[in-house]
Amino acid sequence: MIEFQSVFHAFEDVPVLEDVSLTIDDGEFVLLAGANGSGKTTLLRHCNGLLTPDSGSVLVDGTPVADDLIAARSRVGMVFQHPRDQFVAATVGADIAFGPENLGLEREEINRRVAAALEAVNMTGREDDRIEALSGGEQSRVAIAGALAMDPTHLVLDEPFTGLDEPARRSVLERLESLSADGTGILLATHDLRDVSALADRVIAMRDGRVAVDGPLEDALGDLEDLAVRVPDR
Ligand SMILES: Nc1ncnc2c1ncn2[C@@H]1O[C@H](COP(=O)(O)OP(=O)(O)OP(=O)(O)O)[C@@H](O)[C@H]1O
Repeated sequence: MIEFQSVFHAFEDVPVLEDVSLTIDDGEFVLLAGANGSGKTTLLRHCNGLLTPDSGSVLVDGTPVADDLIAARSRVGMVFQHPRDQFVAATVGADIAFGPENLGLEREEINRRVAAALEAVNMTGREDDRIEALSGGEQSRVAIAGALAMDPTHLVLDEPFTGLDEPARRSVLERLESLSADGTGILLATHDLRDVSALADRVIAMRDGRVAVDGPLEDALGDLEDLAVRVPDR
C-alpha cells in the first residue's frame, strides 16, 4: 500500500502539493489526472523518495519512505516521463538487467526477467540493441521494461504511453492489467483517460496541488471535464 498523509511540498516557496492524502491499495489500478502543472509528477516523485514532503508523510507498506529509501525503491517501480533520465547502461538488455542484478538475483532469474519484461513491451530479442540508437517510443518501452523487471509491489508511471505505437501500447496495457490482477498497485499519471479508463478502479484528479477528485471514473466524469482531462465518451 502507498499512503500519502497530509503531504505538503513547495518549490522555492511556491506550494505545489497542498494537504494531499490518499491511499493506493495493493492490486488497485488508479489513474492520476489533472491539467499541466497541477502537481502530478511532483506527487509521483514522492512515492519512492525522489522528493520528500515539507510536511506530512508518504508510507510504502506501512514504512515512511524517508526511513527506508532502499526498501521503498525496491517496492515501487517508477517509470519517468522522460525515459532518458532513467537509463544506466548502453544496451537494452544490460539496462533492464541492472536493477535485478542489484537485488543479487541468480543470472538465470535475471535473464528470465529481462526476457519477460521485453515481451511485455513488444521488444522480444532486442537485448543487444544500443539504447542511444532507439527511437523515443522504443526508449519509453525499455524504461517500462526496466521497471517491470524489478517485480515491484507497486508501479508508478508518468505518462507512459507518450510516443508508443498502438501494438506497444496495447501490450503494455495488457501487462499492467495482469499485474494489477495479481496484486500490484498501479498509479498512472495521464492527461487522457480514454484508453485506460476500462482498467482503472479509480481516478484521482489534481487541481493546483490539491486532490480535487477521488473516486470511480463514472462518478467523476463531469468534474474531470472541468479539469482539462480527456475523458471517454458517455
Ligand atoms: N524542480 C522544480 N523546481 C521548481 N518548480 C517546479 C519543479 N518541478 C515542478 N515545479 C513546478 O511545480 C508545478 C507542478 O509541476 P508538476 O510537474 O508536478 O505538474 P504536472 O501535473 O505533472 O504537469 P504536466 O501535466 O505538465 O506533466 C509546476 O508549476 C512546475 O513548474
